Amino acid sequence: MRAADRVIVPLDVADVEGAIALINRLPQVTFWKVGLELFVSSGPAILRQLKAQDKQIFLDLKFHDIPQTMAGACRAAGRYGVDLVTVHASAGKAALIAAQTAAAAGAAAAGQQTPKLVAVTLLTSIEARSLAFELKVPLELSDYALQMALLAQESGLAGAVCSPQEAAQVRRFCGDDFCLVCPGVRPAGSDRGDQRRTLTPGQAVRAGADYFVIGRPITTAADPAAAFEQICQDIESENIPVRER
Ligand SMILES: O=c1ccn([C@@H]2O[C@H](COP(=O)(O)O)[C@@H](O)[C@H]2O)c(=O)[nH]1
Repeated sequence: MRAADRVIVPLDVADVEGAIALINRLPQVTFWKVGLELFVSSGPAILRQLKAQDKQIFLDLKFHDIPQTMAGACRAAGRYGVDLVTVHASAGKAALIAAQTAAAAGAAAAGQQTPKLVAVTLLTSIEARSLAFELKVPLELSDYALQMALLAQESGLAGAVCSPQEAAQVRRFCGDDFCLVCPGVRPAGSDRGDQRRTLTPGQAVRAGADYFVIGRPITTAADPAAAFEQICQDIESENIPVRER
């Protein structure tokens, strides 16, 4: 897979017009992420636009609910023909299994390919102190993220969303067939914003990430196309092939 096909750029904008402007500005991006802000403001219209342009779509709505509700949401997501869908691993095994089954059923009913469900292990904006003292989780952060990834795998999901800082450990335990999607990737010297557990693109490749979700370092750059190209070169220069999943 080319590096350019592994960099997922979020459409973190307020409306469809803003999204289309960004897509047109970066024609070299093949994989776009539609998240909460855009989907809640504008609904699924942008998914049709992206499909019409043959783009890959990551629908990142991070479902977290009881099994019946997760199933309903994932059945509906499956009908859109998107490529990746997020759920929270902490919804638990029954909810993850229901989500996976329903996504496949929704996709099949609509004649679409089944999306890969990937489970968020622990948001990349959370640091060890918050996990311990706010969320009261009595595990080391890396162990908690690993346990959530293993839960996703046991539940039959295709992969996990994790910080690149935990990617190597998750890869070691979950194996090569498990898809790792890593936000919290920051080129050297770029502002980390609200991200807390970050690595550079080169470090993330070496840690075993399959996909890199990189937003603001590209979208707010003076020259977004050049920023995207530089990130692709950083990934490519590691010379670590990734298999198609
Ligand atoms: O743990 C997570 C899960 C999802 N995200 C999403 O990724 C992008 C990151 O954007 P940046 O501008 O590169 O920080 C954003 O859309 C998040 O919703 C995440 O950051 N961490």
